[in-house]
Amino acid sequence: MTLTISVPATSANLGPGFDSVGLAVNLYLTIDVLEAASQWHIQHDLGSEVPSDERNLLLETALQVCPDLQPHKIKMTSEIPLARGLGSSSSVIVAGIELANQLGQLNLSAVDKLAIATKIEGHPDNVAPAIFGNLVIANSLGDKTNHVTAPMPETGLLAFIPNYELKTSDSRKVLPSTFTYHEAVAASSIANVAIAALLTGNMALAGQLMEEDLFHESYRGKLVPEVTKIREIGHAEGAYATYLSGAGPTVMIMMPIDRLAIIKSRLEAQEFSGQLLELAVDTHGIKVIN
Ligand SMILES: Nc1ncnc2c1ncn2[C@@H]1O[C@H](COP(=O)(O)OP(=O)(O)O)[C@@H](O)[C@H]1O
Ligand SMILES: N[C@@H](CCOP(=O)(O)O)C(=O)O
Repeated sequence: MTLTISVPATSANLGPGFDSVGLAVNLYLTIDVLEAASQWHIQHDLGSEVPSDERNLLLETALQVCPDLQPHKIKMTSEIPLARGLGSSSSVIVAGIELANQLGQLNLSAVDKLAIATKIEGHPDNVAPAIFGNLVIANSLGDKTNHVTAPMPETGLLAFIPNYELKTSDSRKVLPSTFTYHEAVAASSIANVAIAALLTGNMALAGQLMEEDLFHESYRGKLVPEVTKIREIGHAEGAYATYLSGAGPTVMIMMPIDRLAIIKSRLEAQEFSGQLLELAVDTHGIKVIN
């Protein structure tokens, strides 16, 4: 039997869409399911901190969904950097649900997978685009998860991926636990217009509002000092928006395609420690090849 599961990386929040908006991008986690075995074993080169047995998040998830799965040998390869704000944990959770779905013949629908993945991850903004591809707006309250998928308007995408990790759990600790009614109304009004602009292809307005987020970026800015200079370059060179991808530390820049080269060369001239990657929107989401 050969079974391959591929899941894209995701860039969540897009500014004010905190915990509810995400975009699938073309970096992939790939799981090759090899022969059945007496014990689970994952062959990977993600470092010694990533377990190769049932403690790996892939298998933790799969066995949570379907505890009686026959163990297999698995090869895991990933282009998604860990703990960088590109949804590596969501991609592996979605892959684990699909692994259980395929090996356990569960016949889960995409909506079932979204509900399970959201429950495990705690918020739907990364898992939804990892499943569906494209831009996804989703919410989850109690047991009910809603989502809307949409094509992303044409945009260049440049990711600055710092050399340091920032765990999502740590980056959430700096967020406030309460907002006043007035603050909540202001923050959600910005998000509402940002999403309306994205859905109507108005990237100039969407970009402006993405940078006016009140939910998380100002609290997290100190964790990712590069964001200020990158945004300044974006403004000078005609970018639509610079935002913290997910919980950071990746900084995503969206720009008209013809501004990409100049923005890239100006960022390359900075003495930042990290990687600059040109990305594209993934329009497929999870893929299974049998
Ligand atoms: N392929 C993988 N296999 C096992 N665990 C993974 C994998 N990818 C990510 N993880 C787990 O998820 C953690 C990163 O999740 P998180 O802090 O949410 O960052 P992000 O999702 O932004 O990359 C890693 O430290 C690791 O524990
Ligand atoms: N809405 C979440 C998104 C976390 O995304 P990740 O890619 O950093 O895991 C948050 O901002 O905490």
